[in-house]
Amino acid sequence: MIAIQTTNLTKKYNEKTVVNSLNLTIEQGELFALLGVNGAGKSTTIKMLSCLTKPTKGDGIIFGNSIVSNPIKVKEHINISPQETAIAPNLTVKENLEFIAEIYGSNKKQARQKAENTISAFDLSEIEQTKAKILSGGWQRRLSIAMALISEPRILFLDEPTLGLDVLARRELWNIIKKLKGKVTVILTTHYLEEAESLSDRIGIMVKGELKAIGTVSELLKKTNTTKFEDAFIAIAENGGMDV
Ligand SMILES: Nc1ncnc2c1ncn2[C@@H]1O[C@H](COP(=O)(O)OP(=O)(O)OP(=O)(O)O)[C@@H](O)[C@H]1O
Repeated sequence: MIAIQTTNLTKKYNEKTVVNSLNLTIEQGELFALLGVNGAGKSTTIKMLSCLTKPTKGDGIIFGNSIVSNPIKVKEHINISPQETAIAPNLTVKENLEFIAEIYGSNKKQARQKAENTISAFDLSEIEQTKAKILSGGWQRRLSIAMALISEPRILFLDEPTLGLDVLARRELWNIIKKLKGKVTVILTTHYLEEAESLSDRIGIMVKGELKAIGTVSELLKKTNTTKFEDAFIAIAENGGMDV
């Protein structure tokens, strides 16, 4: 089943085209990484697909619903853990989870139950009574992903989930993301190539707003005649004229 299909998805800011005619199909349960250098258009793509900004042209269909004409329906299927975390700093971890569950329609009792289930699934028990503002970056990001999953989305957007985290915190988050594979469709952006390599089923590489290459790691290596993914990425990012 197709989770996401975009047709000529385009975003212009003033006269500048920052995402140019993106045509992309992502299957349900797939973990898809969107890569590209700074300013390539990854975050803008995610913002359009998660209905935070409207496309200038084209469309994206999410489980049969258009992001242009039916964003309310689309939002029932998706959630996002953004670059800037959406955590309430003065609430504890548990309170943050309960708060989000209530926003998504749970009553107090259901919210408490959902928070407890999430705390156990994400190994958050040692920090459940800690105020979010004093959590380390790794714990904050873990909480942010847990909060995004409380609405049980079919698609989760993760915008640079391990930015600025140390190696151990990153690996812990990778394990959490790996557990989602096959269950939730995950669209991930990252600058850490080894992260994309380790986690994703397929990778798309954007260059100046265009999707220049797409495939599994081995397909991209083959396409660029390289043996290391970093070399494949550089070949595609520098040689913007490669065909998809
Ligand atoms: N609200 C906005 N108004 C004007 N220009 C914008 C806006 N948001 C993004 N841009 C521009 O669009 C281009 C693509 O930005 P975007 O954030 O999508 O790239 P990115 O690939 O996510 O980059 P990064 O890796 O740095 O996060 C950039 O040139 C950026 O300056």
